[in-house]
Amino acid sequence: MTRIIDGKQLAAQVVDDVATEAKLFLDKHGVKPGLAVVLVGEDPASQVYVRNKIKRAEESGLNSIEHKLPADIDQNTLDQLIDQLNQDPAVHGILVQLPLPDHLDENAVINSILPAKDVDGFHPVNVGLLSSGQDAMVPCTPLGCLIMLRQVMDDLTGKHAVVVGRSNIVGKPMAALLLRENCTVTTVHSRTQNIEQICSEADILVVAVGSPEMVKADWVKPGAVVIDVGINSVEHDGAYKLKGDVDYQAVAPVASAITPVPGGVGPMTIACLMKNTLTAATQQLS
Ligand SMILES: Nc1nc(=O)c2c([nH]1)NC[C@@H]1CN(c3ccc(C(=O)N[C@@H](CCC(=O)O)C(=O)O)cc3)C=[N+]21
Repeated sequence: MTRIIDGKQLAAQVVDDVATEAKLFLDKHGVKPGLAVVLVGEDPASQVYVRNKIKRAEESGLNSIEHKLPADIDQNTLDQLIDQLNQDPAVHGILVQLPLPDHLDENAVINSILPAKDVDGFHPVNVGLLSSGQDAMVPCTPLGCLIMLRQVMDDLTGKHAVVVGRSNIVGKPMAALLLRENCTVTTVHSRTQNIEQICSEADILVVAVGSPEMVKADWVKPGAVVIDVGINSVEHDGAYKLKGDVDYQAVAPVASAITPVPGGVGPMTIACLMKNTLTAATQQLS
C-alpha cells in the first residue's frame, strides 16, 4: 500500500512543537520570538500566503509583525525598512514575500537581510553554509520536504535522490540538503537529456518545476518516495483546482510514499517558517 504523507497533519505537529518551545522562550526571555513579514504590492496569491503565515505564527506563539507596502515603493524605502528590522531586537526573523515587483532588485533585498534573521535561508551566507555542510538557516520548502522524507525513511544515506528543478528557492537548496544527508544527488532540469530515464532511477524523487502533472507513472521507479513541490492552479470546466507537478492518480500506485497537492509540501513550508523563526530567536538570545 502506498503511504500518503499528510502535510497538513505533519505541519500541525511541527506548529505544536514550535508553540511548546516558544512558550519556554517567552518564560525565559520575556519576549515572544518575533517574525516580520514584508509584503510589497497587492498580488492576491501573495496576500493569501501572507495571511496564512500570520495565522500560523499566532498559533505557534510567535509575535508576527506585518509590513504592507505599496507596489510602487522605491528601493531606498524598502532598504530602510529592512535596516530598521535588522536592528529591531524584537524581530528575530525577516521574511520578504517574493516575487517583488520588477522595478525592485530582489537580490539586493535578500542580501541586505542579516543572515541571522534570514528565516527564508536565501542570503548568500546561509546558501554558502548549507552548501558546505554547515549549520545554516535552511530554506523552508526543502526543510519541509526533508521532514516529510524522514517520516517514511529511517536513513537517507546512499539513496539516489533526483531533484527536478534548479531554482534558488527549492531545487538548489534541496539538492544541497540531500547531499548533507548523504544521498547520491542528481539535479535535472528543463535542458536535461533523458530526464524521464534519470527520474526512473530515483529512490527519492523531489519535483519542483511548476509544470502541472509533468511527472508520469513511467518516470517513477516502483517503491520510490515522491515529494511533489508543485502548486499549479489549473482550470477545468470553468473551475480552478490545485495540481502538483506529479500526475498523482497515475504515480501514487507506483510509489511507496507520496505527498498530495494540496495538503502536502505547502503547509509544511509555512510550518518550517515558524520553526526557523524559533531557531533564529534562540540563536540570537543565547
Ligand atoms: N520569501 C518567500 N518565502 C516563501 O516561502 C514563499 C514566497 N516568498 N513566495 C511565495 C511562495 C509560495 N509559498 C507557499 C506556501 C504555502 C502554500 C500552501 O500552504 N498551499 C496549500 C494550498 C493553499 C491554497 O489553497 O491555495 C497546500 O499546498 O495545501 C503555498 C505556497 C511560499 N512562498
